[in-house]
Amino acid sequence: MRIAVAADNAGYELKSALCELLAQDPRVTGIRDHGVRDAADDSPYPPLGIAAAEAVARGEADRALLVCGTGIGMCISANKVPGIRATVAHDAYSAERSVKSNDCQVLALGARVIGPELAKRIVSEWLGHHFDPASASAAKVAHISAYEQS
Ligand SMILES: O=C[C@H](O)[C@H](O)COP(=O)(O)O
Repeated sequence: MRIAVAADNAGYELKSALCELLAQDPRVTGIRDHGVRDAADDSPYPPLGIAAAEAVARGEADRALLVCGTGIGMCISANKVPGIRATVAHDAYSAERSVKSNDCQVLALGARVIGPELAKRIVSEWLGHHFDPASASAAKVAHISAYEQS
């Protein structure tokens, strides 16, 4: 699985910790870091999150993992990219259902909300969840796509 990552300066430290986790996970075949690359870089979060989400939309990454202070700004930004379904989730059940119910390709985390160890646990589990296009959830997700395309 190819993972695009991005964080603003509020999320830089957690992004770095999560990249270490991703780099050690055999399920992850590639990590594409859209920045920031330095905690002193105060670039605003929207272009960073949008760039990562666009990589997913173009098929260059399978999922994106975004980090800012709350996860909310990154989530809103990613959801503006056509075809992208992004969520904030700070608990394992929501992260799981975001994939299985909603076919979300993007998980946003808030570094000011969640601790690094719990974040790592959630991300590790998140990598193991997959959407079933034959499930009853697929028709519900199709409504979202149809609205987006209308
Ligand atoms: O959602 C936005 C993020 O939490 C960001 O890291 C901080 O944004 P702010 O500086 O506008 O509070």
